[in-house]
Amino acid sequence: MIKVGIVGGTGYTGVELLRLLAQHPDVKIVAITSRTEAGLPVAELFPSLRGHIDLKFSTPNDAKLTECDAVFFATPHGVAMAQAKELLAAGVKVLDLAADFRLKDVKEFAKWYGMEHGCPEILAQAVYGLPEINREAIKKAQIVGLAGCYPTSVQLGLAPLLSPASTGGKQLIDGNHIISDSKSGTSGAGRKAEIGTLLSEASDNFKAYSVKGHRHLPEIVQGLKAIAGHDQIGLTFVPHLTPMVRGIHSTLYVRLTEAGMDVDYQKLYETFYQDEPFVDVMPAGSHPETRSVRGSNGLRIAIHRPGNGDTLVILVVEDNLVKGASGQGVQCMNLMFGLPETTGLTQIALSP
Ligand SMILES: NC(=O)C1=CN([C@@H]2O[C@H](COP(=O)(O)OP(=O)(O)OC[C@H]3O[C@@H](n4cnc5c(N)ncnc54)[C@H](OP(=O)(O)O)[C@@H]3O)[C@@H](O)[C@H]2O)C=CC1
Ligand SMILES: CC(=O)N[C@@H](CCC(=O)OP(=O)(O)O)C(=O)O
Repeated sequence: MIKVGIVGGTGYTGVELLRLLAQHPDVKIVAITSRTEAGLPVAELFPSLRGHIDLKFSTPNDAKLTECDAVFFATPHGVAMAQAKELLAAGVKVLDLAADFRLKDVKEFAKWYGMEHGCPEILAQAVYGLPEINREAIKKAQIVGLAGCYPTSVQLGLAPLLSPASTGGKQLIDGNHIISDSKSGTSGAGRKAEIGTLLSEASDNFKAYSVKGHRHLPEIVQGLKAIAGHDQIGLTFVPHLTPMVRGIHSTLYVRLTEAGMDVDYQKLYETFYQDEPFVDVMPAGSHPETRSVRGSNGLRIAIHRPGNGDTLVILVVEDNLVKGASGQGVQCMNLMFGLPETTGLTQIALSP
């Protein structure tokens, strides 16, 4: 059994990790931390876990994390980077759900996250946690910076159009003018109290935010450049807050080049994702719904080409807490421990 510790067990991604890992056949959860709820039985805070988890929360100091085989950080940015060195030295595999190990450029990290990077040498060995793009590197990694929620939907939505393995090296789209119009449910903002996610603020309401620049922009651009193998990527990314709890819906707009006008995009996407257990390319003309992935690690994609013109519209849905966070974490953990990638992740979505 893999002994797992979770730092930040009281947040939304933390409790989602508990839900998934409690049913994982090869995992024993041995430590769950909370600074605010230390001593409290986990199932008292989360009755959904009664009968499944009989541990109590412990403080991050009391938790014997160096005795774990794997530790997940479901914490705000900056927490994992302060503890990663000690854990790695003890032979523990580290999976960070925050952004400490996503951006490879420490100056970019400081600019977008407002703090200096605490361990650039560990950042250099960290692998980006997006299995459909980076599977072989994740298998060998000791530390993984899991892809962000919006970045997962945008990168997987665009990868077949940019990856040379898919395009045969042709520039099918104008990479300098990509638009991502993305919407998230309120759980994306976490469980902490914030005015913007109060019921009376977020329900019966809809708005864009961070149009000037969201911290996922540099992460997505870094990822798209790596997928494309060149730097000619320009992205307009506009996130929105929707009055739902779970789910991300990204509508991606790309302009086709001359070389891209005669391609069968449905076939291109189906071929690219044919062996991927968690990516569903829906029949042409589909309109994927967020609830079709709610509670599951699946990501669904549909491709549209209105009027058979030069604009391709790609629709992507995922559950931000599963494929956008904790499910992706379990998927990466499976790879890091040589398990079948789908272990513990075969839940069907809750619909309705
Ligand atoms: N929500 C989402 O959809 C997604 C979130 N993420 C990322 O995952 C991380 C967790 O997100 P989420 O679960 O939503 O956040 P929450 O705000 O819901 O939870 C944060 C957790 O971290 C703990 N925590 C806070 N500060 C510290 C600290 N200094 N040391 C140790 N523990 C701490 C809190 O527990 P306590 O205060 O009791 O110690 C709490 O359990 C964030 O970095 C987020 O950006 C990534 C993808 C998607
Ligand atoms: C709705 C909402 O507020 N979503 C969050 C993004 C989700 C998140 O937690 O960000 P990381 O993936 O970088 O960890 C936001 O826009 O800040």
